[in-house]
Amino acid sequence: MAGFKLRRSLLYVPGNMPSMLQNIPIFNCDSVIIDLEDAVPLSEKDAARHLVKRFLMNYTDRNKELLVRINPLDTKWGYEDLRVVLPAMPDGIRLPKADTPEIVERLDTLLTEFEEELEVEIGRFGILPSLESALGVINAVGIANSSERIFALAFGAEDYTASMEIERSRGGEELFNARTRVLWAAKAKGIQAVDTIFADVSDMEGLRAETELAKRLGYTGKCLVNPRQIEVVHDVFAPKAHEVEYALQVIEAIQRARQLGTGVIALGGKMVDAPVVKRAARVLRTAYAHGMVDTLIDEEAIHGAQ
Ligand SMILES: CC(C)(COP(=O)(O)OP(=O)(O)OC[C@H]1O[C@@H](n2cnc3c(N)ncnc32)[C@H](O)[C@@H]1OP(=O)(O)O)[C@@H](O)C(=O)NCCC(=O)NCCSC(=O)C[C@@](O)(CC(=O)O)C(=O)O
Ligand SMILES: [Mg+2]
Repeated sequence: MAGFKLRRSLLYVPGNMPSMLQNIPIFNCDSVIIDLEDAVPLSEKDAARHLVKRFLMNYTDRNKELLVRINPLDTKWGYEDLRVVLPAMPDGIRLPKADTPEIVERLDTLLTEFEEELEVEIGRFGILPSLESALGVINAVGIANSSERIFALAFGAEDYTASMEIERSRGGEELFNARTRVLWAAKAKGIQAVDTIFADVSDMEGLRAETELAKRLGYTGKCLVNPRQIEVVHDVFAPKAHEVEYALQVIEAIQRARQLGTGVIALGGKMVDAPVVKRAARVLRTAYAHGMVDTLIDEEAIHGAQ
């Protein structure tokens, strides 16, 4: 599928910590979010953005997606973050506290102005908005549609629970509706959905359970605060061998069905029809991205023939 990019693991790295920044090239995550917002104390906001710029300038062997989380544009740091960091060519901007479509539109306009000034392709810088308040969650659909630069929506549970004046539990029951609403908006727009961080870096079982839930709901990736969390998240998002095997059987079965002039067939006692084929195609697309199958199936041909 054109433009399909694995974003299972998006690791936050505080932008004011040279010792952490220098290890970015060796981390096995799909994306890094270098943070200028909440991980950076007020006294270090100015120094951090210059540190991040220097780091990005020197990081020529770009082996993963590099995003920068700026401060909100209605703070005195947000615009300055963009001005300093964009010439160092991050892949995109994570916009915190994206509460309304208008906030994202403002970022979109600024990015276009910087792209013109830097003489790079319009649309080069992507946007990953963070929906992390009651207002942001309510506006999820409008936000998803506010800029063509948006490649995914991210849910932020730490600020969300603060905005709701509630505590975040280990099981996350209180997050269910918000998590789902963000997901619906992303799916309706046809973009990826990225789940929130799991803050207890010593609780790998809790991380696994939360990631499994997010995957079951439809999220395609998760934000992380510690490199030790990467492996668990990759393991959860990797398709399982039996799922890949079944998906291959489904594609084979539907091709057989078509030769017989029908769109539905039984496989192991279960009905295989168009939605089953769609789900199988998704499993195989993900398996291909994980290197578990050699060829990418022609989804247009598979779906088009229905
Ligand atoms: C959590 C902890 C303090 C634990 O420290 P610990 O000391 O126990 O960690 P250890 O495992 O012992 O570290 C072993 C070695 O790894 C190095 N190392 C650790 N973490 C590393 C890392 N991230 N990057 C590179 N290097 C790392 C470390 O330097 C050491 O290196 P060395 O000394 O050489 O051995 C630490 O990880 C950390 O600071 N994390 C980043 C926190 C952060 O960015 N927060 C803001 C983003 S979230 C947010 O804003 C929520 C949100 O906005 C959005 C949303 O949900 O998406 C919302 O509202 O929800
Ligand atoms: Mg936050």
